[in-house]
Amino acid sequence: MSVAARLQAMQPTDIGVPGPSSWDMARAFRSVRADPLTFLADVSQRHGDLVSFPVPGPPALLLNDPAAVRHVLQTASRDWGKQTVQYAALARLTGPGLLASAEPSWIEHRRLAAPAFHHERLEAVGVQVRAAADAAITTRLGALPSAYGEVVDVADLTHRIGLDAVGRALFSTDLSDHARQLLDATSDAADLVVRLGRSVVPTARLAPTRTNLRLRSTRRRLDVIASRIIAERRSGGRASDAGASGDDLLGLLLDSGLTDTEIRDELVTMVIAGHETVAAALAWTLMLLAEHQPAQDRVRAEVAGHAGPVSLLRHRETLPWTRAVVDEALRLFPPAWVVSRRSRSADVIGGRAVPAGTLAIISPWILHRRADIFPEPESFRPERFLSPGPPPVGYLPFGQGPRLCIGREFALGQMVVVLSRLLAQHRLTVGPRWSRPEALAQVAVHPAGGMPLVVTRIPPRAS
Ligand code: HEM
Repeated sequence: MSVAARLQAMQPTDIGVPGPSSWDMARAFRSVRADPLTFLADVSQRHGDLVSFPVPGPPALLLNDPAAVRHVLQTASRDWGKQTVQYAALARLTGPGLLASAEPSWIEHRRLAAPAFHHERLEAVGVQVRAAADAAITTRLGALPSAYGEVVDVADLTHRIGLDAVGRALFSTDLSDHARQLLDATSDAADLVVRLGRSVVPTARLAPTRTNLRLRSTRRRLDVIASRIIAERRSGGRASDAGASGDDLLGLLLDSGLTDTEIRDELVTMVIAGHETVAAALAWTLMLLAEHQPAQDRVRAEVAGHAGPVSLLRHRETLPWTRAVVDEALRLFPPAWVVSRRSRSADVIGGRAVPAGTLAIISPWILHRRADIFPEPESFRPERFLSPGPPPVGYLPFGQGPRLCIGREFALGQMVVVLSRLLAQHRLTVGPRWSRPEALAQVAVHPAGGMPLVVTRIPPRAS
């Protein structure tokens, strides 16, 4: 590339879209890194549906308009790929697993994994999810005295449930031996992915920087656990007692002809994508229910009137309020707070012509707070989701289009099942000097420092 071409590439491309100036960005540098959610909310409020960031090279646009978002994620999805810093950073840990893959081969892996998330399979794994919820509830809350409430970090509880449910349902494996290591490694992984994604100075992969060294060691820890899980299944041992395991995700991957490295990539992807998100979403849901006692009582009453075990899939008809609570919690606290795409060719979005290489940043966190779609957007109002029919346009906690979350039904079912098991026997309240934990935007949006809620056991009714 000539010097002139290089200099040209360093200049921001002006396409006449409003946005913060380079000076604004320099001033906001610290807050962008420390609290990107507030920064994104702020620029959206100031600049509207299409916001341009002053970066070198092709434009970087924040899309706040649901029609433009649908265009990128759905209608024109073939022209918008995952070649972005966000997914490149994730791929340093997961390899080109389903979530991070920017390659056309993604579709083959999706087809391979899909049967593990089909309806029949999800009906069958309901029993494992209930077992995961009950095991964690008994271990963490079993010793609570019935009359007095005790402060419990429910985020720790939901992390254990999320991890255990993934292990049992997708790998027919009891992950409890690996739980501490996995929880530590995935939490380190999340931290590192965020560091890489937000790093201003790109470093060579092999440079012995602190982040690179930690990354390699975290990757090795995840590799060791993944290899053990694969080896145990190959040797025929350690399948859980919860039914046939051949058609679970691990069975499908092992029978697929994928290499061990590819299987490892998918396994690590599912552990990270599958438990972090559900755990965070559940922690926020429990917080909202602790703050809104009538909504919590209504869940409890609905669950008490439910006959038989709660289904992962067919709960919308039998537990409509509980499901609406989950939908509304995912609106207010969408764990996947940002997704990104890069255009493969020139296109038009929001009425603006954009060149190849344009970066599209889409934030469910921001979209879900549009007052024209969700009146009083900061209020917790599950009623919004009670009416039948598709969710409102602009609601995309699980993404949209062909790269829609493969674990969507599994995650929603899991959340409803956990609420039904936990709230049947426990009341959650907030402490006397309650203030909400800060929302920390990592790979998922987590409550900073955990979610301390007061948990009180409800004494069984005398019959
Ligand atoms: C509340 C829980 C969850 C949320 C909010 C969530 C959110 C998302 C979102 C927004 C995407 C799309 C990313 C993009 O378009 O760039 C996605 C993709 C994905 N999710 Fe989830 N997810 C959740 C649970 C799960 C679970 C339980 C699993 C698996 C066990 C999972 C596995 C995946 C995978 C593999 C992809 C990539 C799919 C593809 O590109 O084909 N997720 N998720």
